[in-house]
Amino acid sequence: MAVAQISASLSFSIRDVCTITSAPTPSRLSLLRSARTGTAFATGSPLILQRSYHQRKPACNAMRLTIRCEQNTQEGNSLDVWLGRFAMVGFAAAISVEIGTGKGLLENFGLTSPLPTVALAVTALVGVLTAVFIFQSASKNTTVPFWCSLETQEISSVLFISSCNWLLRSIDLPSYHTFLPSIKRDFSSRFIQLVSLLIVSLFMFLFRGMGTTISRLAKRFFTKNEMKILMVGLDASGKTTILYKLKLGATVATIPTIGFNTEAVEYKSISFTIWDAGGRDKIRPLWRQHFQNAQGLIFVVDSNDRERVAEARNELHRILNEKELSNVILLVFANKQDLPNSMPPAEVADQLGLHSLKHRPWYIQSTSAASGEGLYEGLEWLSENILTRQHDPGSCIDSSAK
Ligand SMILES: Nc1nc2c(ncn2[C@@H]2O[C@H](COP(=O)(O)OP(=O)(O)OP(=O)(O)O)[C@@H](O)[C@H]2O)c(=O)[nH]1
Ligand SMILES: [Mg+2]
Repeated sequence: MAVAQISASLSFSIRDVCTITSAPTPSRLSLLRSARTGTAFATGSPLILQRSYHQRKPACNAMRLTIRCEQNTQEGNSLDVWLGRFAMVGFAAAISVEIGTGKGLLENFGLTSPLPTVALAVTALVGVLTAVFIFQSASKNTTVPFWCSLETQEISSVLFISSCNWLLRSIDLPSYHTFLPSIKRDFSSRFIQLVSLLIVSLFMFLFRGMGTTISRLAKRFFTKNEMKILMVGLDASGKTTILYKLKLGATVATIPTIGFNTEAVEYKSISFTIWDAGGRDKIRPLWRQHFQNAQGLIFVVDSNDRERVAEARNELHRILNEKELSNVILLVFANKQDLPNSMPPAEVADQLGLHSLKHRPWYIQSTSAASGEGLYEGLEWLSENILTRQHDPGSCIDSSAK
């Protein structure tokens, strides 16, 4: 049934293709954040199998700012760095005043004798907020809500120290003075300030460091990373078979693709939006319609087709020279390995001139779309390396022939 539907959905007209390709390109963010299922054929075609489209609210509508959690000396002129510096100075000044006067900030504003329960509630609230601010903003180079900025962390830390003092004074713990009988009351309050300052500093250091790690782990395990992958190659190399093997786990009967198919393929915590573009020579110029925002390129080669491997090489190098693909990583599927006369992946790598690629992470994976062998290994490599690059854009990974 699925086979029949897909075959049917693949047979649409050139007019339909033109309708798709001339459609306005969604913005970078909305594209990346969108999840599509179904085959994206022209609207109105009676041959559409299924199309569901979910797009989150564009980022420009959301109330979010990009905040750096560490001071960045390289961009010393930007406003937020200066605000951060002022906040740092304010933080140091507030602490100095606290220690110098022996009074908490709140006390300096005349709030001297609160009810113990009020002081406790305020301290607890400020403490929790401080922890949330520090923790939330821990992720470097990540978009965080504006209320988690470095400035709010520092201000809330000062308030936390102050309210700790306020609380201790308002409670006036007898045990506290019994515990430190030799320390004068005045000195002991400074002692408390120093200790609470130390605790908050430690907390900030620990959690701002740990938060980065934890938020990355959380992102990896609990959030779906979305990646746009473009899959191209000569006609009949097996792209559509690969796409639906990944999507449905089944081998489907295909016909030559005129235009493209796109499917969201879930693997681990990643949603790959794979664009399978038809490989016939007349429609290869349409590949460039899908270059934008691609994070990875899968180039599929029919390892059994020795006669056309030179053509495949030319096509590969041609698109790798495209400016829009200058940063994408390259995964080559040496497909149809189940056929007895197929070239081994190392030979395919040589024939394609992969070793001559400079500054381009690449990997060749032997696959058989017919059996599904090697396909997920390829996705694994893509995901690992795209994630690595996202976290460390300057990183270069080993390229190899398998
Ligand atoms: N034996 C074998 N046949 C395969 C394999 N992958 C694909 N094929 C066959 O190769 C033929 C072409 O497969 P498609 O998936 O349509 O190729 P394509 O790259 O999408 O071709 P275009 O859409 O024209 O670009 C089909 O008959 C597939 O069954 C494979 O791993 N092994
Ligand atoms: Mg196809």
